[in-house]
Amino acid sequence: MEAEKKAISLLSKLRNEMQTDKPIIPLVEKFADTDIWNQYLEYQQSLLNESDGKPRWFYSPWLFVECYMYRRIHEAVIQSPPIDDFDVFRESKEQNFFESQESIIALCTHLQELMKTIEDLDENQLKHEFFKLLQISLWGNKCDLSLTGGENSSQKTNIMNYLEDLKPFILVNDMEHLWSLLSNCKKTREKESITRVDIVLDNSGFELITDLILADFLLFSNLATEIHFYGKTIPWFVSDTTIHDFNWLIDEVKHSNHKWVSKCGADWENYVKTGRWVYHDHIFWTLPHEFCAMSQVAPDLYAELQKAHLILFKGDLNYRKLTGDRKWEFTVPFHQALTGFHPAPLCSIRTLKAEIQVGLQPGQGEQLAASEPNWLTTGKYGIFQFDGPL
Ligand SMILES: O=P(O)(O)OC[C@@]1(O)O[C@H](CO)[C@@H](O)[C@@H]1O
Ligand SMILES: [Mn+2]
Repeated sequence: MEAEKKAISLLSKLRNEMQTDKPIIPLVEKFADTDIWNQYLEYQQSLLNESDGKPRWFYSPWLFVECYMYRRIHEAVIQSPPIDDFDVFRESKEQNFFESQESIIALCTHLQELMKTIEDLDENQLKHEFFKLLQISLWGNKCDLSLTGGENSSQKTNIMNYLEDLKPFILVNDMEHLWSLLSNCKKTREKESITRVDIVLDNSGFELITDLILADFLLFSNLATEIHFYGKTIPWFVSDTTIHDFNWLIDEVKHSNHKWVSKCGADWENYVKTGRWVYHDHIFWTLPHEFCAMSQVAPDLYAELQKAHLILFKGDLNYRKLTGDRKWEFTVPFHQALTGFHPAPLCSIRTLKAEIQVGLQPGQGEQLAASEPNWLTTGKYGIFQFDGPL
């Protein structure tokens, strides 16, 4: 109880600092990323003129301040042993998973049926199935909890029935590039060599299920031979996946009462055990830096990503970090907005929840804005945006 009281008082202090637009203060406890955070705060300070004072909640860049808020929430917890490994968002992440059961059953059943017939599919049918699972993973990104402030955002209906209706809402659709890349790898692959797809995960719960379904398909269709996942080391943006969420979800799926769901869980556990699925942790993903800084700030992570044949970046926050969350014109090419971040061919799979979008056709953004003022932030629209040699 003493620890809870301490954490709550630290969180109240944080809330007060936010509400009254206090200066952003350095982190105090010594953790693996503390120095990097405090250096980044100094860097933000250095961008200001003398007369501007200190970086503050209402005036500093949103990407920085928002990341900082989640880091401070974590600080309140780690300063309060013995509850220092408590995940304040755990309950809502688990609830999102349990409330999506119907959709999860439908997806796992679909996957298992596909697995049985995969040998009989021709190229075109295989591509069609690949596109379906990509779109499921895209719309799975609607289900994050940060947009709803932790309120219910589960997937209650069977998403597969809506894919055709949702197609017009895909504003940039580079799925064909992903197919060419992976089907070429498959065709030209030597016997013992590998095709590695890396997935930078976003939300746990229903979205993670859609990502694992896609990852499973990539393996049994031989489009890839190895999948590497990246999650967060601390609770982040409410619903983001940590190693605990990843293991918990696979275990839940494995222990489901439903035959095909539990089969998926058993397969997934096996992929992890045999190293065909590899999960990576890195503090970089919970720093405020944009990805173009990765090769400087986290060269080891950049080198790891360079080993991939394709990297899929799930979600809105990853898109903001890919593009530096800048006020780009809508028509600026994605390649340019990446400002030098090209570890390997990559694709953002994201529903739009933040006021940034690049690589649109001339007039496309303006047209959308005229008919729907909130088009950038509701999660209604989505993209598959690819960058890499064609
Ligand atoms: O990365 P996700 O899970 O798709 O979305 C996260 C996100 O939409 O939540 C915040 C809303 O406050 C945004 O800043 C952020 O981009
Ligand atoms: Mn998220």
